[in-house]
Amino acid sequence: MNIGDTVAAVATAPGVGAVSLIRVSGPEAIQISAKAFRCKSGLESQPERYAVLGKVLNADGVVLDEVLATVFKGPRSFTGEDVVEFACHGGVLVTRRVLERLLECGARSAEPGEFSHRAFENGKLDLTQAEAIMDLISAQTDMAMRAAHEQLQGKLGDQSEALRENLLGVVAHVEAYIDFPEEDIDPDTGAAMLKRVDEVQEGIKKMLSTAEQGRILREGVRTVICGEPNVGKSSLLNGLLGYERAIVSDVEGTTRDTVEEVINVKGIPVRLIDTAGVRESSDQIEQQGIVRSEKQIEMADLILEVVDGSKAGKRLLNEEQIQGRHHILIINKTDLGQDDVWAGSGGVRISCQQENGLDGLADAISDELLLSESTWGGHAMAINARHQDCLKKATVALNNAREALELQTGVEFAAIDLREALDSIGEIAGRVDTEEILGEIFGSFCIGK
Ligand SMILES: Nc1nc2c(c(=O)[nH]1)N(C=O)[C@@H](CNc1ccc(C(=O)N[C@@H](CCC(=O)O)C(=O)O)cc1)CN2
Ligand SMILES: Nc1nc2c(ncn2[C@@H]2O[C@H](COP(=O)(O)OP(=O)(O)OP(=O)(O)O)[C@@H](O)[C@H]2O)c(=O)[nH]1
Ligand SMILES: [Mg+2]
Repeated sequence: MNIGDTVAAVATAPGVGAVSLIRVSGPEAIQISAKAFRCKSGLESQPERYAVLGKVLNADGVVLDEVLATVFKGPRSFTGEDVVEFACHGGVLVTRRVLERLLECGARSAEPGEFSHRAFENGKLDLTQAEAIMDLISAQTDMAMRAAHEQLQGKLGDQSEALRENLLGVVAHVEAYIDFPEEDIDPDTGAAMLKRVDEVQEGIKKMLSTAEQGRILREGVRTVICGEPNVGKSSLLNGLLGYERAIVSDVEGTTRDTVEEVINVKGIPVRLIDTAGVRESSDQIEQQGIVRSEKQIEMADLILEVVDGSKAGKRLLNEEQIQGRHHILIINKTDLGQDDVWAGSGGVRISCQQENGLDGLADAISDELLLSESTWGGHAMAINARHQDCLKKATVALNNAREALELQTGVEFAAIDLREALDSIGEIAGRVDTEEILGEIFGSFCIGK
């Protein structure tokens, strides 16, 4: 990324829509845009942040589209640079021609995530906020959206900065001691420093405790629907989704490959995975499907084990296999009135055919996972895997620092460890510049973001 360039890209999703948005950002944004755009008094003299109607013309003066243009003068813009936005008609070809014209006038195509990357470089967003934009775009439930929004407001960045500042005080003391070694650390100061390290570790622990919640909000609860063939697994998937997603038939072994869809259970995204019925099979393709089912059962956060309520059958999974796992037994086909054979086995009774008991199942899922708006709503902050990694590194460094401080012998070592912890915490908001991290985060964005 060369920040001296002026870049342009389509910001809206590819495809046909009423309007497409094209953004131009960089030092030449206004001049380049003015070459392609005609309106009554010229783009340069437009008041900032007001839309103006005009036309985008090609090099021969032929009109490509009638558009609304808006100028944002840096630093008051999303990227902090001069930005011009064009809202053109939302046709695929129209959009492409307008973008091409802007490139012809001197803009360069933006790399994926480059607008957000520029906003970061210009101090408009910290890294947690840039990540929050991605979370917001991919959020599938209101709760995931709320967590992303809190992060976009800077809550996580502020918290990690507060921890860093607290630690900086300790580092300053320790380094002062190293500079003036003839003066012993006064025992009170020593105790105060340890107390501060404790506070920081406590803060880190609190943030780390939101990691599981963060993973679930971002990726959903991995929920495998498993059981013997024909018990109604695919019917259950369809029933929970509310439409016919997977093929249902009375032929055993209908589902071969796994089928995944996300539903919303009380604000929590639940990633349902329908699998092939598990049985002895000589069919090679079915066997491959069964291997996949078994893998999915191993990886799942939650197992929904379905049995046919009309048949006294055995369960697919034994006690050992569900030991320590989130697991719900589902007795299906209760409409056939023969589920007495499953009396005393517990579980949730449903009929996919009659669409009975599905609400009760949703309750059972949220009870099993202790997920409810009331337990989650209060602290919508939820860290991601990268933040978790930084905080774990900081914890290790702080444990080492604490040991060195307690012994009073290795104050120099304590200083090194404290610096390391400081850097790890700083990585969260992007205070420590590492190109590698930036590349990884912004590279996963879409073009135009
Ligand atoms: N048309 C349009 N809509 C959009 C965006 C955009 O870039 N363009 N956004 C892109 O993601 C989001 C909005 N995010 C934005 C964030 C900051 C600024 C901005 O101009 N900030 C200035 C001024 C702040 C103010 O007026 O209070 C600044 O930070 O200095 C603009 C959009 C969603 N909607
Ligand atoms: N009576 C009754 N039949 C059901 C119910 N749920 C599913 N069925 C029927 O049971 C048969 C098997 O349903 P599927 O959903 O395809 O079963 P499956 O477990 O996905 O089967 P495989 O993919 O082959 O492992 C179909 O004929 C369904 O119509 C139910 O609640 N009551
Ligand atoms: Mg099936």
